[in-house]
Amino acid sequence: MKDNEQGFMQSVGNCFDKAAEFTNWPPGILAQIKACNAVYSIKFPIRRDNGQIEVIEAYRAQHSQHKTPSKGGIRFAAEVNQDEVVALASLMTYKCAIANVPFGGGKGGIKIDPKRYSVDELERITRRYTAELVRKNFIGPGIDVPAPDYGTGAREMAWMADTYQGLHPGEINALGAVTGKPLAQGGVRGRKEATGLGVFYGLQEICRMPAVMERIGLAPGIAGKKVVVQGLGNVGYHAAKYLQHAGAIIVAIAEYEGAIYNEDGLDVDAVVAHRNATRSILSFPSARHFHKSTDALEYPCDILIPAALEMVITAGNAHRIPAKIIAEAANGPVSSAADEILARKGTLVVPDIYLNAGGVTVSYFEWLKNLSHVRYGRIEKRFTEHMNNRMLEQMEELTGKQIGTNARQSILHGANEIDLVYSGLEETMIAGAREIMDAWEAHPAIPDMRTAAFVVAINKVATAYSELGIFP
Ligand SMILES: NC(=O)C1=CN([C@@H]2O[C@H](COP(=O)(O)OP(=O)(O)OC[C@H]3O[C@@H](n4cnc5c(N)ncnc54)[C@H](OP(=O)(O)O)[C@@H]3O)[C@@H](O)[C@H]2O)C=CC1
Ligand SMILES: O=C(O)CCC(=O)C(=O)O
Repeated sequence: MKDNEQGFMQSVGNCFDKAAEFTNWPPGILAQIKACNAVYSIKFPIRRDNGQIEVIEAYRAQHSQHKTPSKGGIRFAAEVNQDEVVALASLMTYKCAIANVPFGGGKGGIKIDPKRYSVDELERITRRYTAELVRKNFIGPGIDVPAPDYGTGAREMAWMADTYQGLHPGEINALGAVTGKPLAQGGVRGRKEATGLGVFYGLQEICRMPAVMERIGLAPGIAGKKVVVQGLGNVGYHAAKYLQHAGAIIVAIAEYEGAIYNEDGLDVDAVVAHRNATRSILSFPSARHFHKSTDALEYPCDILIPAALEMVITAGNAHRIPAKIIAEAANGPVSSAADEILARKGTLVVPDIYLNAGGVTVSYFEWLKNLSHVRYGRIEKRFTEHMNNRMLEQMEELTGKQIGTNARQSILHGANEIDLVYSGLEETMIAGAREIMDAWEAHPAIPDMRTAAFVVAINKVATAYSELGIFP
């Protein structure tokens, strides 16, 4: 936390309470939605490469189980603590509801700076953590399904899935216990870029809405928009790359070590290659360099994308942020106090519980693939192509004209896995934006898009709880 505000968990709670006032659910149902159902707090030893024993602190929170499994990523970061994991798990509940994926909300975290550990040590930590989750029934394809988050990726998910499988010999759906796995370990095409691509689809849809764009004083469309990105990890990199491809100008990129700025645009892939080669973005050619990374949040731009950690925009700096749109690629980057300042300024904050739902959406597709044991498109691809071919032949015969090679190829094409994953992701992001904007329009007193998104989520989760009743 960067000022005297309340912490992250309280900030999420404030957002919930603000939205709850725009719903008609009884206080008991609202209290059940807001509460975190279960948290497993673990300490376990690992042996470091030098032979010393270190005790590791870790968590897994299951915020809701109105739909099972609970779902959410595993974070490796030095700042991990129980409140953070619980707050992140609660965001997963609302996110899954908005994205219409049939999961409760979960999140896990291991309190380590992964850069301080060797690959072997990280593997031992990840496998032991997974075994601890198994021991307490906190993981399983129908119980709780982890995925990548900050500081983790496909490699860690492969270790988790392998550990789970090893401890459940013969469990046919074991691969569905973890998503975000490498392709060869039961992953799905498109999961790696899913969150960043979802951020792009979401922004594209919002920028297509004439009334919204007029209200914030921007021309419709992505092309030509000036964008600042904080955090060039998995989510930030992919969001920046797709936006750049659609014609946006990435004017600044901020990382731990500082920020770089070029009004004419930075080539995202070139910046990543430079950082990989030099371990810093700071000496990137033809850019101005700034050592204070957080200043980048205040650079002039149309769209600011915080894609690192929570609570970076607070009451302390919100009034200095010039962006017209703040696109929450990270979880919780804008505090509830900052929300109020930004709403008064007319800044559109596109909330995390909608905008970064691409990851869990494609995780859902991966989970379905693991349960169905078949790659998307495998069954129908050739059949579609043969049908399309027969139709083309008929058209050519009837018209006496030949269709050109490129048009023929694209009409013939039967969908493969990546086509279907991208299509499902785009549909989810478009539908989510429209549902939230409709809720906002229906209640003009709703102050901001986050509150509208929470209203949508609360209504869905409350409907599930009230229909389920209470056991016993
Ligand atoms: N991965 C996913 O599918 C999803 C992730 N998210 C959220 O997106 C955010 C980013 O996650 P993800 O991209 O996966 O994580 P990564 O670990 O891949 O990337 C995070 C990046 O942010 C950088 N960073 C950290 N702190 C700062 C800072 N103070 N200023 C600038 N840059 C910083 C890191 O730098 P360095 O390289 O030096 O460590 C790293 O490059 C998190 O909030 C996460 O919860 C949300 C939905 C799904
Ligand atoms: O893919 C998932 O299941 C969860 C991703 C995640 O942790 C998040 O959306 O914050």
